[in-house]
Amino acid sequence: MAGEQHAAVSKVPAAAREKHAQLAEQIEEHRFRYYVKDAPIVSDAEFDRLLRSLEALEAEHPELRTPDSPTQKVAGAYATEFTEVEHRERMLSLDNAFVDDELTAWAERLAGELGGDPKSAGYHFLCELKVDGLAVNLTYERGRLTRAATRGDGRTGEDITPNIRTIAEIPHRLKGDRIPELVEVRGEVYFPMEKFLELNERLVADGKPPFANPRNAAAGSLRQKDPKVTASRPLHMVVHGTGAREGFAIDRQSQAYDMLREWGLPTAAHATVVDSLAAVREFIAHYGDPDTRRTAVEHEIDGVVVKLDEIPLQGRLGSTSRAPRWAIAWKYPPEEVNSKLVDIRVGVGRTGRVTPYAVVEPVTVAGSEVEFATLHNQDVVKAKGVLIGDTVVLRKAGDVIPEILGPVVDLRDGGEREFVMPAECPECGTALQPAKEGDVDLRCPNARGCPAQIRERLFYLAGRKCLDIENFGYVAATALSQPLEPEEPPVKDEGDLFGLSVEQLLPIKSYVLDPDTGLPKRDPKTGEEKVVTFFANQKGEPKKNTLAMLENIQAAKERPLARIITGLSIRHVGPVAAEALAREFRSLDRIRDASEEELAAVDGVGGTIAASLKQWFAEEWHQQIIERWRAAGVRMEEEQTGEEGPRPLEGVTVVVTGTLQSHTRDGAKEALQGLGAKVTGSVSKKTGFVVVGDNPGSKYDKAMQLKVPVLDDEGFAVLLEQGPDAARAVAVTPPEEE
Ligand SMILES: NC(=O)c1ccc[n+]([C@@H]2O[C@H](COP(=O)([O-])OP(=O)(O)OC[C@H]3O[C@@H](n4cnc5c(N)ncnc54)[C@H](O)[C@@H]3O)[C@@H](O)[C@H]2O)c1
Ligand SMILES: [Zn+2]
Repeated sequence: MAGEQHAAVSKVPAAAREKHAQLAEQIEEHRFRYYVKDAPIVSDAEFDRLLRSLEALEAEHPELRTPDSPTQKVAGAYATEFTEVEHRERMLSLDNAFVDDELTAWAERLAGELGGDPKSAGYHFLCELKVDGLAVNLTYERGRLTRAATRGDGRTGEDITPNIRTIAEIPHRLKGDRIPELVEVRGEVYFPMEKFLELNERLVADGKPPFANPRNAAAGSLRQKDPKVTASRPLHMVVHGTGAREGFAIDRQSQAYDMLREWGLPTAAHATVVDSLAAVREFIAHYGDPDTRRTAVEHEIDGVVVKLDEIPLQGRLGSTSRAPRWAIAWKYPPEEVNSKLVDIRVGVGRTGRVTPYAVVEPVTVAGSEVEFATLHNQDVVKAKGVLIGDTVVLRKAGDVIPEILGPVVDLRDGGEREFVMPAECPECGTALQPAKEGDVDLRCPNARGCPAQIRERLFYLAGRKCLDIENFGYVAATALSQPLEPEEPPVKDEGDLFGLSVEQLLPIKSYVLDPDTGLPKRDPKTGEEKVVTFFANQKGEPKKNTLAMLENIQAAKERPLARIITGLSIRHVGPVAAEALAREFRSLDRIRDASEEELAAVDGVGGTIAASLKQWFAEEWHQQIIERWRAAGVRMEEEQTGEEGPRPLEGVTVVVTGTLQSHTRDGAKEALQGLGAKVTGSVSKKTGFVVVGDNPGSKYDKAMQLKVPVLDDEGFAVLLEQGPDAARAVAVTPPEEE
């Protein structure tokens, strides 16, 4: 047999044979790094591509598909530090579907074998989430956990019993009175995303290499020689199947889940039985939405697993050497890619806050090209353990700003360097300082003269939340506040806005700045910085958009008072606080003249905002902005706050509990509702946030238990001013379980 095979292989062209050998070797190397070292150097997507190339090559030359090809084996190996364990029943991998055709082909094969589609032949699909963790096998004998092992090569895994015992939600003894003689329980151990930064921070502080992503952290935490280390990590498990079984019978996989749950095992929560491929597609589409996942799923997923629910029929279909024929894994487009961290720079925001951001080699992820990722502040850079020059894992889920998870330490060559937070503002050179002592964030204190701050404030003022001036975007804000020509900018501060004339605009030449970085964009051909005459056409006449913009500026004087207040970029005064102030005082002068106590007493305002208002009005040049706006005819007061503000919290459910410093209970409720949030009284998995004041009581515990993000007063302010994503980043997450 082996001889025949060899003869067959030698008929394949040498080039194809060589390519095959090369790919196979690469794949085995990546598998070793992934399964044994818990430190892959390529992304899963890249790895999957390699495997697919190998499969394609074998489809062309079937002789190359020998039993020892990586395509024919359950991926994985075991390290010598662990004792080997034989699984009673083999642990398999899954076939993948990346496009709908592959899913359809699988369903058609099933229909062929089973005599028709689910409805006509009487079978069901079980849809589950594909947990991105590492596969483990738990053996329970007469209800006692006697052995736990990694998947290894599918037949032999690594003994990790003491490590598994440290995971709180895995029972050492099964509950109930229908305890089986023997059961192998299969599932996935995962590391929660929201604890990941914390872990890396600790590792970096201890001088140890950080993990590149949570899946590696899960594997690395579980596969520890010393179970005490495992015990210190917040690992969780989701059970998604059984292996060998004795002393009980089940007809349906979904029924097995009910039983596993009854025994006290953490069983897949989102499993759904359906009876058509259309319903499978619906399930896939539903969880393909990153927002659904964020709000409804407690762990990272990389796809959906579709299984034939009827166990006797599963047996009829059987398996290949590496995967069952009765199941398939639908893979979502990857949310994680690897790229090179070219630099870490800092950007200046509208309130002067200076934030580091990552510049990476452009990569496509989740459908868009990414070049920058947020890094929040210098402490976060340190906590992530990334160095400039590192290959990093970049993650982007849906519309969320891309973030760096961690570095690929094994690819370091010594040329990497640490990021140092600059001491001066990159745009105006003023020495940076925290707003108050102890703040992590640094600010450029030059609010009046810093070109970055003026540009950002102007852009915000013209934007959707404030004056909503059409044809006035980032390029216009740049051109007006920092033109290359003429030397004097027409807008030195917001006071100049309503007095702009077309004559002032025509000669302006300016850079086109990138809103993400504040740096000039370059012509892709010449590499030179792009300079535009934004307002005039080639004949030196005003463009149509320019005239429209000027008209829109004038029309914006009539915007509701709340939007005018928001547009002043007073620290902490977002649309909600502005709305509350407008409602209460109905005039900008009355807000200016109110005492700090009076301001603080307003529902939706509170002490921090009151102090900030007082500080803002104390500046002479701020007063001048208001006087010039008044002279131009901008609305300074109003009878009734008519128009509805923006609703950035639409669809978010919030529970408020305990005594808040910044708001009364009703005030908090109003502020939230004003932004479109739903405020409820009880905490459930659907709750987006729990806002917690002093003496919170049981709702706090419930939030911790359900892992709902918890916000304190400060976090609440972030939610109101910056929205749910920013709030999630500052939310408290539950303490680690013992
Ligand atoms: N980056 C790298 O270098 C590298 C190297 C090797 C493998 N990988 C990655 O590992 C994965 C391949 O691993 P694989 O062979 O285990 O295949 P797989 O991840 O595609 O699917 C099989 C596994 O899915 C798991 N699973 C999760 N949820 C499940 C559920 N609800 N029901 C059933 N099973 C579920 C099971 O443990 C099963 O073993 C790919 O994502 C691949 O990209 C990456
Ligand atoms: Zn500055």
